[in-house]
Amino acid sequence: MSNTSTPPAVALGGLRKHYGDVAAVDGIDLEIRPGEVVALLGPNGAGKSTAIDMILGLTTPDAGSVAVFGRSPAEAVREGAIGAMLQNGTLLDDLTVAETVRLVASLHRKPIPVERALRRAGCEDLAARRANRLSGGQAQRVRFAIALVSDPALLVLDEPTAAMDPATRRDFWKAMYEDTAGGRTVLFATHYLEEAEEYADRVVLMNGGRIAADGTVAEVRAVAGGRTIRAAVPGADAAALLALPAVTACELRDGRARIATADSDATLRALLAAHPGARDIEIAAAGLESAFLSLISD
Ligand SMILES: Nc1ncnc2c1ncn2[C@@H]1O[C@H](COP(=O)(O)OP(=O)(O)OP(=O)(O)O)[C@@H](O)[C@H]1O
Repeated sequence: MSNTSTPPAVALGGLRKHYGDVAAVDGIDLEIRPGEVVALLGPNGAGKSTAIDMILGLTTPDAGSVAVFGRSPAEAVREGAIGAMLQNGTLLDDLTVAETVRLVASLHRKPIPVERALRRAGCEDLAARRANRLSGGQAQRVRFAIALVSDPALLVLDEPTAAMDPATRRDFWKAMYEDTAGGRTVLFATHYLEEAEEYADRVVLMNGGRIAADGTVAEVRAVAGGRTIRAAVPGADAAALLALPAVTACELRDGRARIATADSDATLRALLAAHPGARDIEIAAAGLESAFLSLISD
């Protein structure tokens, strides 16, 4: 539970990072409260990894601020407050899994026992295996053990399940779920809306270096599972359309309405009752991106 004396787990203010003329992160503000599990969604190149790298202190912002539990990323990392699992985190080929996790543990002040980290990450059976003998999914689980061993208050995971088959992915999330029941804060990037829906309290969508939408899973599910109704609605006004049942967003241009709805049947009945003159009606399943975009246009 957060109160005014507890700093946010993550606070980003006006954060920017440009690479040449690419605005990788183009001014984002985000506050994550302690204990929240937040999914960072977005298409390739949206800026998720760049934002994560700045939270971890691996990349210096061009502008803006980053605080992790009220401290700089470097301080938070030094204190073991952040555990990270990156897309291509290198594992040392010559060390076994247990040796690798032990090495990382030795760098931290208050590590949990190596065996416990391995167990929580579901890779006890890999303890004696050398890193160069691991499959992609196994290597990800070892990276998870490494992220857990400092017992961090914040876990940051960049596409943790990218190399995992569906069964491994399920096991991974089960382990995560059990682990975060203790109140750990988690920020994870993913391309899978299902993962976000199932495991996150909150979903943040990035697009083109900006936050395009930020909402609870329920809000996102309502919109992402919804439809778009397009119709010519003579004499309509946007506020009245927005007030129709199940409508989540509405745009009105030249008498043509684009209405995002969580229940197109209910919306359409009410629309026709209120506007018998509505015509040229089209109903389409809202794609994820348009669903998210309609969420913020609200
Ligand atoms: N080191 C770099 N040098 C130049 N451009 C970069 C660098 N890192 C990222 N970019 C560019 O910044 C933009 C954002 O990239 P980023 O990796 O943050 O996106 P992402 O949302 O994590 O994508 P993905 O889902 O593919 O991992 C992209 O256009 C990328 O090409």
